[in-house]
Amino acid sequence: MRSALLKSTSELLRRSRRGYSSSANPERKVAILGAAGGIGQPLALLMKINPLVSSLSLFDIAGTPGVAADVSHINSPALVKGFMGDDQLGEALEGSDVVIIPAGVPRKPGMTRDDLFNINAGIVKGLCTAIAKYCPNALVNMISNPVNSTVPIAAEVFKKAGTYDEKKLFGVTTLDVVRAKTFYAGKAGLPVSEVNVPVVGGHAGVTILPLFSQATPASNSLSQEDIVALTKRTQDGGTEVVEAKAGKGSATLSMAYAGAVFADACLKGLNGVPDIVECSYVQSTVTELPFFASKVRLGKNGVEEVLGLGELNDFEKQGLENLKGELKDSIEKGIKFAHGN
Ligand SMILES: NC(=O)C1=CN([C@@H]2O[C@H](COP(=O)(O)OP(=O)(O)OC[C@H]3O[C@@H](n4cnc5c(N)ncnc54)[C@H](O)[C@@H]3O)[C@@H](O)[C@H]2O)C=CC1
Ligand SMILES: O=C([O-])CC(=O)C(=O)O
Repeated sequence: MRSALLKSTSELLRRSRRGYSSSANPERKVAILGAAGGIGQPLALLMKINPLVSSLSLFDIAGTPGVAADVSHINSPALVKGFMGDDQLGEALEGSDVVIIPAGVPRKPGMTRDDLFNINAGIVKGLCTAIAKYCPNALVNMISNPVNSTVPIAAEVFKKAGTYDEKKLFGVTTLDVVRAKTFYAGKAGLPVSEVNVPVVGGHAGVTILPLFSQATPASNSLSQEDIVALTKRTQDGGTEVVEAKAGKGSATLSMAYAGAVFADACLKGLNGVPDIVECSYVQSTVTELPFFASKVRLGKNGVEEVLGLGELNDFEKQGLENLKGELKDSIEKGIKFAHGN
């Protein structure tokens, strides 16, 4: 009796999870480019167990057959296929609804994300050229760093191909939100599952601006000193992991989690689930900068609405002014690269 009750309760809970309950969810293909890497592998696992995914396409320049065979044995509906090398990229992409890009090199201690530009800019440009050809209507979730520049590169590639739709291009900044939530919940003594913190700006150092004045639930136990420390830790979260890994790369597991959260939100938006809001780095008029991360409402066509910044306190207003110069330079660097190469 007890076990029957537990079984039906967990089934009810499972079915009531927002956005997963309908049996009428459409078929959705998700492609991961860079799927055999440190982020790609755990992200492939998480997308395989996402009930909204019916087809999972794993692409890399090496190692995908093994990852695809491994992930394909998991007990969930998504059909998994592995693709390797440039001549299989088209097939990997065709029919994709969401393309997630964690392809490229990660940082080592002492490097900035911008130090990855020279290698990753070319990788992203090549992959986006193929996306424009094979799945121009897909939502693109850009993880490859430096995100502040790789998203403008992608936009320019799509513009040149005549396929650019600003509603469909996203820089994945979810890991900044994930970190801000964890650090805030820990310091304020709140359950992290109930916490939310918007993070705006970009995805590198001072361009990452957590808005703790808008954190929910509000906490009155934190001093200004605490907020300054939480802000700095969120901005340096990537470096904290790079240093702890001591030469073996950057965040992979927490990034895979964050990437899966964001892709899930994109899929729910595509499927018409209302009020799906996540922070993301998108084409924007929220500030004078052409790309900016802020809360975004996701819908059937991708971005439904880029939400404003809300009210900032003086510390956050100063943070916003401080980030604009670096973010502007990173955007311009990406655009210049796309035009010149
Ligand atoms: N947006 C964010 O918050 C974060 C971004 N990142 C970035 O994600 C990227 C990947 O990081 P990791 O997975 O740790 O690196 P990794 O080196 O472990 O994996 C990268 C994978 O990309 C593949 N790759 C290289 N060129 C490719 C191409 N042309 N097409 C397809 N695949 C290709 C490699 O073969 C490798 O399997 C880095 O640029 C890193 O900085 C990392 C953490 C957080
Ligand atoms: O710090 C890095 O190089 C990787 C990254 O973007 C992050 O962990 O936020």
